[in-house]
Amino acid sequence: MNVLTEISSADKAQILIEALPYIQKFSGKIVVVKYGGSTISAEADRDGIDPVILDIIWLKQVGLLPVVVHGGGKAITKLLNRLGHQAQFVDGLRVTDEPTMEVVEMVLGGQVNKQLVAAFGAAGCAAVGLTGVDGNLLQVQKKHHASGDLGLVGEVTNVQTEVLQALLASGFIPVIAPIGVDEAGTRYNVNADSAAGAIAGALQAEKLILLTDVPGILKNGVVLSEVTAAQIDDLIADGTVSGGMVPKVEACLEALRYGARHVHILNGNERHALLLEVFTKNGIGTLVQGGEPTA
Ligand SMILES: Nc1ncnc2c1ncn2[C@@H]1O[C@H](COP(=O)(O)OP(=O)(O)O)[C@@H](O)[C@H]1O
Ligand SMILES: CC(=O)N[C@@H](CCC(=O)OP(=O)(O)O)C(=O)O
Repeated sequence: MNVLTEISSADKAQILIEALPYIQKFSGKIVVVKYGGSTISAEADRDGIDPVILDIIWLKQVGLLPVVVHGGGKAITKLLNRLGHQAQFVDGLRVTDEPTMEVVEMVLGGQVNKQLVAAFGAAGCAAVGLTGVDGNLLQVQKKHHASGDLGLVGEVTNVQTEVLQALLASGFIPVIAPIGVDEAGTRYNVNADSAAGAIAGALQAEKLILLTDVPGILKNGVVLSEVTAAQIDDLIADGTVSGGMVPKVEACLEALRYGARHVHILNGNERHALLLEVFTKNGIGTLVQGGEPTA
């Protein structure tokens, strides 16, 4: 199947005209895309092809090296509820006891990961699904949190990128479920934004793009097109940034600290958001900067 037939002619022409300089600029560069549970298309496992997946394939076809890290928080909560369990979150992180971890591993490593890999395959693009346990990719330790015990929630201590380099060198798109492993072999639930940030840093990615269900970091209903680390501290302190946005902005800063070059938060539900970010002059969404904003 030709991916470009899925994009309307008008959109395609517009995208191509603007994209040409950026295609050259980013050729061979790694772009880590975090695809969240609130934006993963409900259509993906039915007939229609998920438009975000088409955009990711577009990136690959013009020479970039996409790496996908996915969430699936909503799907985890749905299955937990069906099993009669309540989901509990502290500062955007799921409190993960052992039965919850079983569900997390089934949903992220199984259902969601395979749904996405199958969708890439259906669009004619070879993707390989893995969790952070495979190839010792995401090494973690138990996360200690000021507000209490979160159970089997892991924080990434090291990323072993060999398996990703091998997949990229062989032309595959890696699709990663955020499950980590500690030295003793215990598996942990890792927030998908944190996993994506750590992976983007370790790969020295050209871009980390966090897709979510809002058009960027909002303040009084307006998207901030650019924020710095210092501004983020203030936004968290005054409650502007809360809930799931907290691990997201922390992941952005971590990615920048460890070597990712550019970090963006944008709305995955917006049509061709990824292409608009990568291939237009001003991009879209919020650009997160490690230092002070540029003029
Ligand atoms: N300042 C903010 N700007 C935008 N979204 C925010 C902000 N503070 C909190 N949020 C919340 O963060 C959510 C995104 O985080 P989350 O639900 O974890 O997304 P995802 O599932 O895509 O990772 C938004 O839908 C919004 O409710
Ligand atoms: C520790 C923790 O909170 N892990 C997340 C992992 C999935 C995730 O992050 O999914 P989204 O990106 O769709 O929110 C969870 O259990 O929901």
